[in-house]
Amino acid sequence: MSEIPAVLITGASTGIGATYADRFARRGHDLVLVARDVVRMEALANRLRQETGVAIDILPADLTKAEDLAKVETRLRDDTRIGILVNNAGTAIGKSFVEQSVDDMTRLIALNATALVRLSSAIAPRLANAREGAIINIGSVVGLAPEFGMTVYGATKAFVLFLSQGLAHELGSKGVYIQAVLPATTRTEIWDHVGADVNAMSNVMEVGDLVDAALVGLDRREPVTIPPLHDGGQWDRVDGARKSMLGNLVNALPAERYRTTA
Ligand SMILES: NC(=O)C1=CN([C@@H]2O[C@H](COP(=O)(O)OP(=O)(O)OC[C@H]3O[C@@H](n4cnc5c(N)ncnc54)[C@H](OP(=O)(O)O)[C@@H]3O)[C@@H](O)[C@H]2O)C=CC1
Ligand SMILES: N[C@@H](C=O)C(=O)O
Repeated sequence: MSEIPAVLITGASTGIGATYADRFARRGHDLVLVARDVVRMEALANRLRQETGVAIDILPADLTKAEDLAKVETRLRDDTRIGILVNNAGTAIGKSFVEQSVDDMTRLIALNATALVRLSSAIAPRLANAREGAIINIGSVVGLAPEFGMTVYGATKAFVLFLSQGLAHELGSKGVYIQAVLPATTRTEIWDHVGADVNAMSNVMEVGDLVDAALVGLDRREPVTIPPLHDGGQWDRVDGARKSMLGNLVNALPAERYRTTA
């Protein structure tokens, strides 16, 4: 791996992914951009090549399609210049659970969850072998909040958090850093896809502020970065409470409250 590793970013044609591309290029990283819209990625790549001089490859892929996913997996396995994977591509679907089509739910899970597992699996052995590198997974605060009413989307984001924490547990000791980033409402096109007007919402974060904050978390090697959460101690307390339960989770006998008295 080169001293400044190349970064492969999924969902790099717009929004959070395109902003990561901008910021990593300005830090001197070569890039591999992955998404479906080649025209947009070309425009971004041309601008960033001119402004920063880094090398940028475009790898068009629909990450819900097995053959496209396989191309990206192969690139992650074989291209030893790539030392950072940003698993950002994702979408959301509108309406309530009973109104959503199961086919839409299945595509959502394929993009927001399955693709992350496959791409992480493609690069992790190589990074662990080299004892360096990083995987950045973009989750969402919705993954902490069933009450927000985006059930399947939120479930995929809870999956992203668990996957990240599990990978950090398994790979941290092998020199691979894993970061879960949990944005809240951020001004991007994702809101068009759920049929909502982001301009009518309050407390919307600008995408540049979100990614710059996430990069502060990256530089600090935080396992979980939640840019919109002002009291970081709240997350520490929630995660601490979870960890304090670990030693009590496995027992031979059911808890007293479940024992029948009949
Ligand atoms: N914006 C927000 O409020 C929040 C966003 N997030 C998360 O941030 C991540 C980025 O979202 P955001 O930038 O807002 O969304 P955008 O809709 O602006 O961008 C999504 C990106 O993913 C790509 N993408 C979508 N579908 C596919 C596909 N099938 N295969 C490959 N690439 C695909 C799109 O490119 P193309 O269409 O060219 O394929 C695009 O580059 C997502 O994981 C999202 O869940 C989390 C919390 C809040
Ligand atoms: N992307 C948003 C939902 O559509 C979110 O995670 O807040």
